[in-house]
Amino acid sequence: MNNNDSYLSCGVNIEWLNKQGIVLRKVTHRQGNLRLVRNDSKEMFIEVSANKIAPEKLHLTGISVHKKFMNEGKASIKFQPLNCILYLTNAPPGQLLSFLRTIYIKTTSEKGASNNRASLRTQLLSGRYHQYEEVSPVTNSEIDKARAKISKSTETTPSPQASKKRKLERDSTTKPPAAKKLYSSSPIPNEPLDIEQQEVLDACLQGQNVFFTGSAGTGKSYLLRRIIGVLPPDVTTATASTGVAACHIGGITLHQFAGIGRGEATLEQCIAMASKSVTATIWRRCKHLIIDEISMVDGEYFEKIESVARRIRNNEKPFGGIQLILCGDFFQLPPVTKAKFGDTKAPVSRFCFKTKAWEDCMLRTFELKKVHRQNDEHFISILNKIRTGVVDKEVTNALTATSKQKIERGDILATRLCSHTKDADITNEMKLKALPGESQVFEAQDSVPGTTAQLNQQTTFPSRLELKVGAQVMLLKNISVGTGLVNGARGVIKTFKEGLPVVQFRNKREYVASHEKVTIKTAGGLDAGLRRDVSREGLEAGQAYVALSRAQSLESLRVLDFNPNQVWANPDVLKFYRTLDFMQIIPVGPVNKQSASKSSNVKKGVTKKLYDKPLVSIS
Ligand SMILES: Nc1ncnc2c1ncn2[C@@H]1O[C@H](COP(=O)(O)OP(=O)(O)OP(=O)(O)O)[C@@H](O)[C@H]1O
Ligand SMILES: [Mg+2]
Repeated sequence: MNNNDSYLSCGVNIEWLNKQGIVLRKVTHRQGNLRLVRNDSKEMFIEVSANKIAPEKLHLTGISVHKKFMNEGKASIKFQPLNCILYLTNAPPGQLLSFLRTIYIKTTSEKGASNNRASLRTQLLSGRYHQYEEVSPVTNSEIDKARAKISKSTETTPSPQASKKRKLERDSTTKPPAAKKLYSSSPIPNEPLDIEQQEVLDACLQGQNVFFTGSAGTGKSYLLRRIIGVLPPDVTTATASTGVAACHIGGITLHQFAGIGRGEATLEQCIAMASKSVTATIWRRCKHLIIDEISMVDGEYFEKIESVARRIRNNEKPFGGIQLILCGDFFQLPPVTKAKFGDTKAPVSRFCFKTKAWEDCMLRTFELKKVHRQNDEHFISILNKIRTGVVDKEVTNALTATSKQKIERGDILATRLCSHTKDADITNEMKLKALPGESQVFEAQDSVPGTTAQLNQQTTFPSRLELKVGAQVMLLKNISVGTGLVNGARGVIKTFKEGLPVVQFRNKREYVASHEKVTIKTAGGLDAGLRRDVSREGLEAGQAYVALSRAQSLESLRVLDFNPNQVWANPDVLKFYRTLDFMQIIPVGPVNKQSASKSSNVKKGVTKKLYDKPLVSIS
């Protein structure tokens, strides 16, 4: 943590109240600067300054912090002794989190340490009582002290109800108390960025139009969440081409944002649709547009929204002057284009890098090279070859050799990756039926009637879940990163306790899965399968790569009936990446020639193969 954690720039409102709660005085700054400072007596203050106004210092004692909407850049701090409330708005969520965490750690670790304070005599003698200096960066020992205080304070169990609740929490390793939110369950990652990631972040902060790519697991989505965390929320829109990807970065789908449906209408009609007041306001307000999984955005749609942006914003710059931050890997999944009613031919989709709009945006392009998902260099090199459609002896041998591997551990079976959601559903249903015992059904309760279909589409959490003892399940939410209860962790249901499933995970931990509140932005729950949403037309280029790159090592992977034709890269994508000078690794000329030249034949064969047999299992 560095000293920037003591600064914050955002919208500021301060209200001083009387005892009856009536506002006596109020100041509002659209853009205020906050700084954490100490006086000579080591007392800590928030110093609020804004243009042409004398700084205001608020003593950080007797405070309560309201941080429920921290991820939307909002929080408030109540100063009990001053009878005043400080409202923070439009703060970059990552910086707000760091700022509040610094306050929390500093105030918690110091509570009761009154011997820090200089005596009144020393204060008077020093003659520097009114000098303030910035607080020092948080130290590890302060973090430890604050942590120790949290656990101590949560161990006291005053009422029988509270003690029952705590027991359940201990048994189930459920949510940490609210204070811990500042440490662990933030959707904004806090690990240091690698050099390449940092370079991208800097370019984004300089306001450049950016496209960053990289193979699977290089931390693209991770970096995107960091970027979102440093941009002002009210003028930043985080989107992704699919609902699930949007959910992972806490955003919405590009379609929801753009307000032109599937973009199939004429440009004039699309402009008319986007001119409706709510959509037009959103378009006009946006200054930074983020799109994850850009490879799945259809080129024609991309061009439409670019034109719509210019017209609605009345600005002829590309995208009407909005800063674009695009991220994705075109070697992974291509655009999904649904056939129109009455079409006899397969729908044609175009990658958005082939459009004029893409060219006009003059995107500064970066490639992330450091793979964070896997450590094994041999496996990484095999994956990189597969990504570009290269299937040489090394690849074939390595993948074929995995077919006899035993990757199951204990009761937890390997996850079979299916090319289509429907196949995953069928497999899950069959496996569940084969288990003895009664099923337990869990139905989701949707707060807004009529949104079930949308919630189903946009989250990985099903509205109805049928489970049995012995069912294989997957955690779809980070519960506790430290104990391995993370999104993607797999387990098996051991029993049902008070109607709730008790799941044993690979690390042998048992966890009672209780009800989770899921909003479209932050989701949670359990599922028994792996979903992937591509058209049923056949296997797409890159799909084998996507499946294989989910595995963490060759040892945790089993590929049955490996067929080199299942691996192919789209020739347009190869051509595009060759024009980006960082991709010298791509050989000149079509790779996996057979696939590229006879793609239609190969596609049929591959499709059949995958319906017959699972391609990949991972543990
Ligand atoms: N700088 C980093 N430090 C530590 N872990 C990181 C870092 N960057 C990424 N990771 C971790 O690496 C893993 C892969 O990251 P992420 O899912 O963002 O990759 P991706 O490039 O989006 O992959 P894909 O192309 O499959 O979507 C995640 O578990 C993430 O937490
Ligand atoms: Mg990603």
